[in-house]
Amino acid sequence: MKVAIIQLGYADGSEEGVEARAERAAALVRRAGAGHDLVLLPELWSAGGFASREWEERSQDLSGLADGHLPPALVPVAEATREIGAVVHTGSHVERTAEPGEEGRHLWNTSVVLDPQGSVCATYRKIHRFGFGGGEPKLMEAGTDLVVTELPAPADGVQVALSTCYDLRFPELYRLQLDQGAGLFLIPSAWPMARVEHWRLLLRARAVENQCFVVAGNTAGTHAGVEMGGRSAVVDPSGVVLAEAGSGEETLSVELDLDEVERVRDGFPVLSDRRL
Ligand SMILES: NC(=O)CCC(=O)C(=O)O
Repeated sequence: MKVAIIQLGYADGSEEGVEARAERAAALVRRAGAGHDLVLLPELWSAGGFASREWEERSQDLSGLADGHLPPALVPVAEATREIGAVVHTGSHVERTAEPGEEGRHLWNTSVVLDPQGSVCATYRKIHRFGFGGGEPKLMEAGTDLVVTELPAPADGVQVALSTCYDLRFPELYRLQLDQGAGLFLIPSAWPMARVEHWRLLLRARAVENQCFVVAGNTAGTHAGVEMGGRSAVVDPSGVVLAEAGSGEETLSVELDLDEVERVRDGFPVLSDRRL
């Protein structure tokens, strides 16, 4: 499976609205995603990773997805997806719902994956909210559902598990995904430079402990005064970093040998020694 990660950058003070940013993301999907089976965009690029004051205004109504009604952040990306014929994880967006969730809020951090026809084939609401009482926990609901699924061709052949950024710090989530058959963790993020070494360490840890591929796309730039860390990466099931980005806007292209998951698990069967 050939995978592209688009480490999209955006800056504070830019006048770029949701639609203009979506056009720019779509152009990158066309340019960097062509010839790939799976393309990954980062967390919350349409709303701004740490720009929580703008989340409400930049939120997207995803209620029509199943009927093919895409919100403004997704329309240009879906067109690009159809043109390149890949599966595109569009990253995550601030989803706005008419009905509040359990905590009375109407916003969620929701990932949307498109099939090569530009239709939605998977969604995931971020389970662990980042902000320690501010930011996400203050403004958003927490997702509750694990998502492990085989994506459509040409990104098929492995069970793919969805998670988002801060989720990476919670190994029990990945164990549950492993137990549902995951062989590849797909992780859009907006992870700051200040903790980028945690990011690099945890990506490899999640790969090694679960003997899974990790495909993780971060953002670049500075959002609401927070410098983003970049360092998007692809890690194989032995923990070898197959590709890693720098800190600026950049794209990665990596060919994955999916049989490596079984080879590593058969050759070093540590998972069968778990004691539950
Ligand atoms: N967007 C996020 O979830 C940020 C997570 C983060 O900064 C951290 O875990 O550190």
